[in-house]
Amino acid sequence: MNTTTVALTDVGKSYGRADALSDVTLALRPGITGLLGPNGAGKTTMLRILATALAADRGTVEVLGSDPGTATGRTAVRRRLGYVPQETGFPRGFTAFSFLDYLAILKEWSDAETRHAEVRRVVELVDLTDVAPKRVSALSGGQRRRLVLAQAMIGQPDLLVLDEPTTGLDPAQRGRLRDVLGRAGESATVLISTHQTEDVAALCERVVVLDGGRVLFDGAVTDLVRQATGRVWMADDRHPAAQHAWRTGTGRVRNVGDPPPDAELIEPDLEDAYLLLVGDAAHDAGLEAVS
Ligand SMILES: Nc1ncnc2c1ncn2[C@@H]1O[C@H](COP(=O)(O)OP(=O)(O)OP(=O)(O)O)[C@@H](O)[C@H]1O
Repeated sequence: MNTTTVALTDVGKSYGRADALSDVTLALRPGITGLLGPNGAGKTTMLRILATALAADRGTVEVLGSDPGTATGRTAVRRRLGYVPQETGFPRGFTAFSFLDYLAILKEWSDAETRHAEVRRVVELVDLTDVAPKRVSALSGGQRRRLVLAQAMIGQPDLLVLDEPTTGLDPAQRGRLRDVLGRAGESATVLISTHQTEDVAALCERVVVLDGGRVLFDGAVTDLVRQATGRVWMADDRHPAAQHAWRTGTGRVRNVGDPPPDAELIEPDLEDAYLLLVGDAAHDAGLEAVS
């Protein structure tokens, strides 16, 4: 289980003069890795490179033993890949079932009987059996999102690249999805980009934080959370030294930052740790800019 399945070395990608990714070095293994980062951090760019939808400008990329920089490498990767892009369109007129069946044909499932059985399996996996005969245009936003996830699960791929897969899902469906992904992560390499720190805390052993196209953190979720120990406290009001503060449902204020000596410290969670990591990095960058 400890074999590296995906390796990025000094990977860079620019759009015009702007660097979306700079010197990204990362190795993934089977299991679930969460990818966090602010808007514009480079998460989608990185996922698109891994999913062979975009070529890196610099560095080396190895995915499941193949080089996506070559045509044969891309084909080899695509045969073993499930990908949920950030945004998707749907061809007109398809039902949920026929859309998945069409995708399965593109994924080289030529025998109709086994293909239909596989489509029924992934439909059930994402709890869409009841609406499978409906047109995609008649599905809700969350149901469409699950349909996109279903197509990624066809054939139980060795690599799942998921760009914000839980966006728009209700809590029960998110819970179900966590179960599905948890099972997939027992054998496959799963990389999930999300803004939901609670999904990462619930699902992932490992987390990568990108910011400004660079890796800010790569390690165990518990290690990132530990970095925030002693930096989260409750008070009746927001404290001037807090980087972030918000009034919670209890009426008291959760402060995240550098606490005063008499602060009522509480256990941090992943969201606190993430906010501090990104906030501290922005602060350090500001100091560098003025020095
Ligand atoms: N096709 C493009 N053309 C020009 N610039 C782009 C393009 N795609 C992304 N960028 C820029 O590259 C940077 C990284 O974008 P990317 O979409 O990878 O970030 P992200 O972390 O996925 O953001 P978000 O959380 O908002 O989805 C941003 O500055 C973005 O404006």
